Amino acid sequence: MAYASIFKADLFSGQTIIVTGGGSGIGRCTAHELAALGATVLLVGRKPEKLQKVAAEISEDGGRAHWQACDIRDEDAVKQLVAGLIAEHGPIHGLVNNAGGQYPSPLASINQKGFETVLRTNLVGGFLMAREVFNQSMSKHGGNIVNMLADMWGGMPGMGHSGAARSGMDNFTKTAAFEWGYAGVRVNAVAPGWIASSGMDTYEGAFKAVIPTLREHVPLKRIGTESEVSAAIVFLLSPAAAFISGSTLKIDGAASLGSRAWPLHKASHSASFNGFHRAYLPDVLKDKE
Ligand SMILES: CCCCCCC/C=C/C(=O)SCCNC(=O)CCNC(=O)[C@H](O)C(C)(C)COP(=O)(O)OP(=O)(O)OC[C@H]1O[C@@H](n2cnc3c(N)ncnc32)[C@H](O)[C@@H]1OP(=O)(O)O
Ligand SMILES: NC(=O)C1=CN([C@@H]2O[C@H](COP(=O)(O)OP(=O)(O)OC[C@H]3O[C@@H](n4cnc5c(N)ncnc54)[C@H](OP(=O)(O)O)[C@@H]3O)[C@@H](O)[C@H]2O)C=CC1
Repeated sequence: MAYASIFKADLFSGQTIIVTGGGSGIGRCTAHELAALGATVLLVGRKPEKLQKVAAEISEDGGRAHWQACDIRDEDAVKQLVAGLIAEHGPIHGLVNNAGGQYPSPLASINQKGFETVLRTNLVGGFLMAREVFNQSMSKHGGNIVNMLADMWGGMPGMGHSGAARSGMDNFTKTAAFEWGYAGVRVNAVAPGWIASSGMDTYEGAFKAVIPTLREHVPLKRIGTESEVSAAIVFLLSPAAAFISGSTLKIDGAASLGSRAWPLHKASHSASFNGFHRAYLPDVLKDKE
């Protein structure tokens, strides 16, 4: 009997998948990938002109895409959005909870409104989208949710508000996977590291200026691409990940493996193996040898 692979060109045929933040960057790229694999994609964001453009691109490529503007921080608007999308397109099979962002700022300079804005964008908004999609559709039909986090586990200067929100979303991912598994709903997350997305351009050159330095602190020696994040999202939504739920997949070229280890990493490239431990172990240990 011929082996039937789960990877097929029409992997998401018959599925309707919401992509928040689908008008730009990683969201746009993910929407293109899902549409190319047969999904009907529903793009959500605040700015209609961005969403309209991406929907048109997908249609030109022969895919199916629709859009609806919504600020995901507005509870009533999110309820109406999800109800309207279901009324028009039927059950929702997937949610890519990708919308988000922040403004880099040291903690001491962030005011309450600014902190809450970033928490509401990256944590509350994701919760509202997931809850509504679950309550209105996935609790009855099953489905898949992928949340967007960011690789800030070790703390990230200038990103205190965003890091707090992403850590919250990490815990939300696990709890939702726990609570909603009975209904056949998988909930996972992706945590990208440094990605050259169009969203990074909003930092007015600040990101581009530090790319050479950042690259040095990524074991793979480069920053990532939008499509490398999209590929991970598509995997988590796909049947290939059918028994994966409550997981966070890092897409960071191993950058999160620990800043404390960097001096050792450098040494392992520059010193001979024999000299390596002598040069870097504390003197007290050397004396015992
Ligand atoms: C260079 C290092 C980068 C490290 C990145 C680490 C990995 C993460 C990467 C990414 O996420 S890539 C890019 C993602 N996209 C964005 O970040 C988009 C750009 N950001 C925004 O649009 C906003 O920051 C937002 C939070 C997503 C939403 O802003 P919104 O339009 O709702 O808020 P505002 O009305 O503009 O502001 C409300 C409130 O927030 C404070 N505030 C906002 N911007 C600033 C700022 N630049 N500096 C200081 N404070 C800011 C402030 O309290 C605002 O209130 P008012 O002062 O306007 O009353
Ligand atoms: N690039 C990177 O290195 C990394 C990115 N991330 C995260 O990945 C996600 C995508 O980022 P990226 O593609 O890089 O950047 P973008 O800025 O291009 O994408 C963010 C999207 O979120 C939408 N959005 C923001 N706030 C709201 C809101 N309140 N309601 C609805 N939509 C909203 C924006 O649409 P609109 O303007 O229409 O509101 C925009 O399309 C973000 O959550 C980002 O923080 C995480 C780690 C690393």
